[in-house]
Amino acid sequence: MVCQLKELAVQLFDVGAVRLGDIEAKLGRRTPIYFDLRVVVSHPKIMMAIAQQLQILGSGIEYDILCGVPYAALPFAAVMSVNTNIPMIMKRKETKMYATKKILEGVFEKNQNCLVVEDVVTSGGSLLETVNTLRTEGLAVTHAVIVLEREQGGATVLSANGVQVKALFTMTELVKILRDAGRISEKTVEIVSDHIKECQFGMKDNFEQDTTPL
Ligand SMILES: O=C(O)c1cc(=O)[nH]c(=O)n1[C@@H]1O[C@H](COP(=O)(O)O)[C@@H](O)[C@H]1O
Repeated sequence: MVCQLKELAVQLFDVGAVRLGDIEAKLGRRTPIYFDLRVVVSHPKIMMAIAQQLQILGSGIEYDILCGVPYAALPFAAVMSVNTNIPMIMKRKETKMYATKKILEGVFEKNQNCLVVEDVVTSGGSLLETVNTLRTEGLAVTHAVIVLEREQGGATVLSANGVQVKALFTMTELVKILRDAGRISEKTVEIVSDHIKECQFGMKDNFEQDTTPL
């Protein structure tokens, strides 16, 4: 049976996927809450639940192939691929410098629709980098399914670049679920809410953005 979203959020907290404090995030950014989905590889049932929920998010989207953003989302894309029998490709962090010299691993054809899978969107930079690579290699990308949308501007940046983001949770939803489940305090909810308002990102924060007119 598919694990419900609220239950999933609490399970993620209980296995240590939500870190609270003054935490350093990508590019030296500070955050009072950090969602670390890398721990999920150690919890197969939670891995399956996330993959199934992402499949539900993707059910209204037409796609031929899946691609996870390295590294945290690769296992999610792999489980989705196995569950749905839809093939997957993998983007390397860097182009392989010997033998195949590829940036994308796996078999694909030009103009196939690729659904991108990501763990967290903050500024949107990581996801956009992967989308730009996929498009350069000839794939069509219009949608991404993600676990957490931190509501810090990334989804708007991606939308401006032709990618609609569908998330299992927004940060606001996530902290409310955790507060209602007695895992975090109202004070923490307020701190996170203030942080989101104060720490917003836009196009100029994403150096790799695709400026090609759509
Ligand atoms: O650094 C982050 O902003 C971040 C916050 C968080 O709660 N969890 C998290 O995993 N991250 C990392 O930041 C990436 C997303 O940040 P953007 O590239 O700015 O959208 C994710 O792929 C993670 O590597």
